[in-house]
Amino acid sequence: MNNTYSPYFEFDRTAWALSRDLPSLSLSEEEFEKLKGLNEKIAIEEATEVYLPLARLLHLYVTAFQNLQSKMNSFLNMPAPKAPFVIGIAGSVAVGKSTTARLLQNLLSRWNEHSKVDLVTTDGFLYPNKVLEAKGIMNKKGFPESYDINKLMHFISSIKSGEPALKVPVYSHLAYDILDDQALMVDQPDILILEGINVLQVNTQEPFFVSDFFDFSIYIDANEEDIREWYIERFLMLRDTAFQDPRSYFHKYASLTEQEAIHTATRIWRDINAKNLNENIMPTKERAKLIIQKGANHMIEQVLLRK
Ligand SMILES: Nc1ncnc2c1ncn2[C@@H]1O[C@H](COP(=O)(O)OP(=O)(O)OP(=O)(O)O)[C@@H](O)[C@H]1O
Ligand SMILES: CC(C)(CO)[C@@H](O)C(=O)NCCC(=O)O
Repeated sequence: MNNTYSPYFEFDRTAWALSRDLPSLSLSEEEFEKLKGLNEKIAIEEATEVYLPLARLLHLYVTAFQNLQSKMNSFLNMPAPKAPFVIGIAGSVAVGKSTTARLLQNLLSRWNEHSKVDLVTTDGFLYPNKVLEAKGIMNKKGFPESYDINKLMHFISSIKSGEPALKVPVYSHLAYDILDDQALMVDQPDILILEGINVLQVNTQEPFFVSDFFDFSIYIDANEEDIREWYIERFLMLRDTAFQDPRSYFHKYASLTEQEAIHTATRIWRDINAKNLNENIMPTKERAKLIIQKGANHMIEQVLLRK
């Protein structure tokens, strides 16, 4: 089953679904209906066969971490700041990071040992549009240079040091910009999920990277043609919903015909998001502890876990 030289254990969908001897967590029809609120397209088989086993596996890691942390604190005779277990989720634009992150947040919060699960996206660490404009990189949103990486490093290292009440800037997809008057409060969660295209990126000029602060990391992978389709589908859906709002940065796209909208989305995909995927995101895949391989329709076909 496994390639001799691969650093990963490989599970196909069936083998992954059958993983046993893990603390149980089940999903009733009613709970599943609630989960659907996070994404109405998620299939129940997907939730029970893939995400539940993943949540159980993460539960093992988190409880082992908590155990070790309390033993280490007494061994080192150190006061114990409450540092969360940090999970990074990486992958292309439109591959399904937000959906996976919200599902895991919901599932992981059901255990008493780690009921406080916070979710932060690196979108909040993009430079505001006025800075991107001044730097002449408005068409590079999502590329490494479009993020305030120092701010992100400061946040992740502060949370790992157990600092309470940290404020995270908020990005609005509607305004297509950072919202000056809003912040998300992150206050000593048991688990922090940090989701974003750039979370596994490294900068060889710097001694530390964001992922130095991760206890677990996930890369969501799919064929580029499939992701492009999902991006175009989402663009068409937004044309009929969010873009209709006159406050939307992309309101100008609301009146496009279907053909024009497909053309525009394909162009943005090709010129920005596909480039970023190939140059900056895909090369980080093998840094992840776990790789989720999706097929068409978002069905997860394979899971790879580092040995
Ligand atoms: N598990 C899933 N089942 C069905 N559809 C999904 C699933 N996950 C994501 N999608 C769909 O794929 C599209 C992209 O998903 P999502 O917004 O979660 O991606 P993302 O990786 O967070 O993107 P971005 O980086 O652009 O914010 C959406 O249209 C979403 O409804
Ligand atoms: C905010 C990011 C960079 C990442 O989520 C992305 O959603 C984005 O806006 N990319 C820029 C090109 C586009 O509008 O798709």
